[in-house]
Amino acid sequence: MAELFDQLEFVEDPLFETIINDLLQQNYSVIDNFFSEDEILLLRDTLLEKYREDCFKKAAIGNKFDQQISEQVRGDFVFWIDEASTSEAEELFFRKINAMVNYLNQTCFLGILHKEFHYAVYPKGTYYKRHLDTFQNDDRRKLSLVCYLNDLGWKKENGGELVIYPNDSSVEPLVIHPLPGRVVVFESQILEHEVKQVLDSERYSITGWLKTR
Ligand SMILES: O=C(O)CCC(=O)C(=O)O
Ligand SMILES: [Fe+2]
Repeated sequence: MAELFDQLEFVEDPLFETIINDLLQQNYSVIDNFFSEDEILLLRDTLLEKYREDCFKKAAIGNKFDQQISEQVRGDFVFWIDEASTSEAEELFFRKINAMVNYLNQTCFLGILHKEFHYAVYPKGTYYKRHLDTFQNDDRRKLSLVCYLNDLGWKKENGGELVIYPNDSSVEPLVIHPLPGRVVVFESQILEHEVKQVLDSERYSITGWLKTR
């Protein structure tokens, strides 16, 4: 008789398994080359097109009922992506993200039902102070995901590092450079983090949340 897993036609995915193990052990996972150079180029071009068309808005603090813009906390500009009307680049982005979400739901019973993603541009000099992604009186966010779209020549001296603060204060904060193709996934309700000031050139990314209801 076939094993249960054979009957379910479950195919183990090494990359997604690594992400799951990382999340279980340390509440975050950093994946390099989650997207290829070509994919990043396409996504960055799409971001820049929207940015030049003036589609981006100054990022706010709080949810839709509490739109309070605060320069002191964050200086990025965002543009929310509508999955129903995606470009070629966004389609390939969501294909990969959805494959990961389906895998997480199948193997970890995370119950991710919704997601929301936006492009973000951090102009030179901007930052996002230390925060928790669930501060917006909204506990539906389960996992935060950031994908960096900077160009290949991004230098570490440009700043804009994502710093993740482990709950255990005896563990050093984790400093992550926003290198193109790199994806960071972390527990929205557990890990505080910040974006250090961008010192030179603009910093490009897609940030999103996987939500339970
Ligand atoms: O861009 C990043 O590295 C993180 C952004 C972030 O923390 C947020 O948008 O909530
Ligand atoms: Fe955040």
